[in-house]
Amino acid sequence: MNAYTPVTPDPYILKLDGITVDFDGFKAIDNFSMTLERGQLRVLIGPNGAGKSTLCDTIIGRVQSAAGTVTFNGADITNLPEFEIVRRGICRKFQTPGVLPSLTVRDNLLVSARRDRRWWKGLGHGAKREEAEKVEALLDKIGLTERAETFARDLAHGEKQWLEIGMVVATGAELLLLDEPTAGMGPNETSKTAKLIHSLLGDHAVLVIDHDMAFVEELGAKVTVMHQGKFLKQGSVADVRADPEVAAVYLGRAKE
Ligand SMILES: Nc1ncnc2c1ncn2[C@@H]1O[C@H](COP(=O)(O)OP(=O)(O)OP(=O)(O)O)[C@@H](O)[C@H]1O
Repeated sequence: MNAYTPVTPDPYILKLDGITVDFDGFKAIDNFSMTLERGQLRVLIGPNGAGKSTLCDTIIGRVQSAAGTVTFNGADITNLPEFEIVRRGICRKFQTPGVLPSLTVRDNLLVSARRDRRWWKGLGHGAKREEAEKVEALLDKIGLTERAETFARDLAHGEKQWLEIGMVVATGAELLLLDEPTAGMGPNETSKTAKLIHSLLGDHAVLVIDHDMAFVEELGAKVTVMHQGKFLKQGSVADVRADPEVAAVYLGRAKE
């Protein structure tokens, strides 16, 4: 492992090169490569078992890759411990909301904001005010200002998901990995989630995993398609929808 390399003018926040993950002889990820530009959105799709979650686990250091490299912000982070990868600025949201049920919405965001590695550097007089302002701005962004004093356990399902997206953002991570952020949501909530994700771009790069093609359409971002652990196609939603190979492996299926 090389020493940490400082930020370079590289346009890519994330580069995956030849990632291979082997579970006792089964290649869940097979020589997979892709890049993601700073501040941009990418949607990763593929049928059940394609390897999407395993790929996120590999990026964040939860699963070790047998071959290939993960480069984040110009530094090789392949197979570093998860806490170190999180410290460098990648945060992952899982399908099930991981909010703290007995804390209020505002306090959930405060807890996450205190994990912001940039914030810890300046624990001076202004820090508390800065932190509070950041949390109020986030409450507004995720549409939960009026629910700030509500216990997280009393939120509706969609609201919990938005709170967790807010918590991921509050950590100050530059790359957000969102695994099925609209799981269990209706069309209105799904649409609101797409708008929320768009509002994060520029300051954050976002990699979304999702099965729901209506949501993928609404996100309108570049799509990368995985199949059997391999890179299959990449392009606009229209490109991948029109691709016969993609249709054969994925788009012919209903939402799973
Ligand atoms: N720890 C593990 N040990 C062995 N095989 C695993 C392990 N984790 C995942 N797999 C297998 O690796 C393959 C990829 O799984 P993964 O969960 O990454 O797919 P996915 O694209 O995220 O699927 P889904 O959309 O259903 O969540 C599957 O065949 C799965 O059974």
